[in-house]
Amino acid sequence: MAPPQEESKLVEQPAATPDEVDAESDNEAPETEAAAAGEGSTTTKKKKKSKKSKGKKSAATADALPTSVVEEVVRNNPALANEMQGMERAKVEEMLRSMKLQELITGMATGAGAKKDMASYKFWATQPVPRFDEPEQEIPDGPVRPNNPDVVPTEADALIDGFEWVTMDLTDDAQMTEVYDLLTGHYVEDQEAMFRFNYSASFLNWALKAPGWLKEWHVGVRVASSKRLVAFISGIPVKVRVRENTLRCSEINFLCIHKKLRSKRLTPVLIKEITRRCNLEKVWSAIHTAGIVLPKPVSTCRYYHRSLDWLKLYEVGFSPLPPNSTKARQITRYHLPNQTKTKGLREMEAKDIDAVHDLLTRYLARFDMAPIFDKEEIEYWFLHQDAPGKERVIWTYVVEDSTGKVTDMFSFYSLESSVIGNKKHDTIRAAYLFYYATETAFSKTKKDLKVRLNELINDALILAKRFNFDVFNGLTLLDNTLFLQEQKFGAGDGQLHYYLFNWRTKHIRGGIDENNQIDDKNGSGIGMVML
Ligand SMILES: CCCCCCCCCCCCCC(=O)SCCNC(=O)CCNC(=O)[C@H](O)C(C)(C)COP(=O)(O)OP(=O)(O)OC[C@H]1O[C@@H](n2cnc3c(N)ncnc32)[C@H](O)[C@@H]1OP(=O)(O)O
Repeated sequence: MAPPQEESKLVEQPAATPDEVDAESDNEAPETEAAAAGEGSTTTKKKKKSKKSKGKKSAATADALPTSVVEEVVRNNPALANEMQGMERAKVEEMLRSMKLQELITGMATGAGAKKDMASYKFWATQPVPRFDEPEQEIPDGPVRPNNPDVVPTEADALIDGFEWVTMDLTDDAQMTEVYDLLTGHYVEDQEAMFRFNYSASFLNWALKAPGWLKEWHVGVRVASSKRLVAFISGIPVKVRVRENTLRCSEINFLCIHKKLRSKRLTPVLIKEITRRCNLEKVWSAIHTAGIVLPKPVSTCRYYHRSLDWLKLYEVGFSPLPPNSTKARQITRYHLPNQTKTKGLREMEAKDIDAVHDLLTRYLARFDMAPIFDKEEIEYWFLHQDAPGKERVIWTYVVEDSTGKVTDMFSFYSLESSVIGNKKHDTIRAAYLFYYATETAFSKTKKDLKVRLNELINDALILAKRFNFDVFNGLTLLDNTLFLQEQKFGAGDGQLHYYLFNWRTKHIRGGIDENNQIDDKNGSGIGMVML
């Protein structure tokens, strides 16, 4: 059992000054555990790693608890980790045995020792989010806090000395590059800091300027003297259906703080500011995801990865070599043909917008939580527009039958990860499964749906391989549980928790069972893919 080092070894040092942050090279990562007072608070007593951790293939099995799983347990259960400090090993093991692995991994453990302690979430305990200790079934769906336009402050809270707020103008390439640089150096890494998401500038452009986007929801913090960008948070407007309610809300993403400014309570200040800016637009709820457990996930999905270039993934430490296999066997296992098989498959064109809108809308209606796209959004999110010199982000395919009707569609987007400190490779090119839909869901049985989805996703894999992706990633959402195993996706060590801000609804299935395995019987209620 690895002791929860990070919590117990926290040393308080003086806060970094704006000058020190400026002096740092971007890629140095000395995290100061400083006691600073960004939100007017005093000391950070604990450090919870805050990562929407990109999944990595896990060799974990349910009967042994490998180090990565133990670390995940500790990371996601700070209250439990605190309790385990100083406990005898036998006692810790006994306690863990009494809890479900899935609950431990997702931080949802409810055993005596693991009971989620709202008080340990100094900031989140004050926010309009469901509490861990409230009864699931008894409270009807609705806002946690009544909306009150009269109390929305017109000014942002003050930042600590030396820093200032900025509204980023992402129509200006120079400012987009600043956001890109901040994220490239400081955004989400995996637990072992081997990989870091590397959202391309074209990706950010796509993700942050969706229809209806507002400049005011691209919020930054600069060092006042040098104007260097050191923190960022963003929102885009979205319509999300949660069970029978449709919410006009914001999708919050790309929260990032320079590594030298971590653990100084700047996150709550950023969240309060984006909340204020959303409220000014009469938007009172939000959706976001994270790899860490906060009060309180509405759902939890697991990452799965399908190797396309197994050898490269092995060489960068992404995929393990199973003990009973060889490199050659692994390469053969993941080999794909060159040609797709589905008759009528072709790239989506502008003329397909109406048909894709209609098909996807009906398909997403089958899930408990899903976006509601209008036609403009279908065009924006799915139709690739060639822009010379810009990296391509989205690939969408449709299947047209002999009568000219669009019967199926699928899409994937490109998101590279930087490989940290590997001599041979510096990036992994990952394709992420985005939305898909098929008429088979409406007219045939679940077995037929499974067959059809396997055909479609197999073609998606072939295409992704053709476009030189190294890996194809997906989560246990939509109907993915019907094909992940058959298409040779391997379980990752990453979880993605879904959160609703100022909206309460009972838990939604995330496609995994209590053993953290694919729940192909019940599937997932999540129909929302977050970037
Ligand atoms: C109506 C409209 C509402 C709009 C708002 C809706 C809510 C939006 C919410 C945001 C959605 C973002 C979606 C994405 O982009 S998820 C991606 C998050 N980004 C990264 O992981 C990038 C790398 N990491 C960092 O930049 C920093 O480590 C971050 C910024 C994550 C934390 O920096 P730091 O480590 O220096 O922490 P602190 O001292 O400033 O602050 C500590 C407090 O912050 C709470 N914390 C930590 N991580 C997260 C997290 N990922 N979501 C929400 N809260 C988080 C933490 O529990 C603690 O509160 P409490 O435990 O005491 O209570």
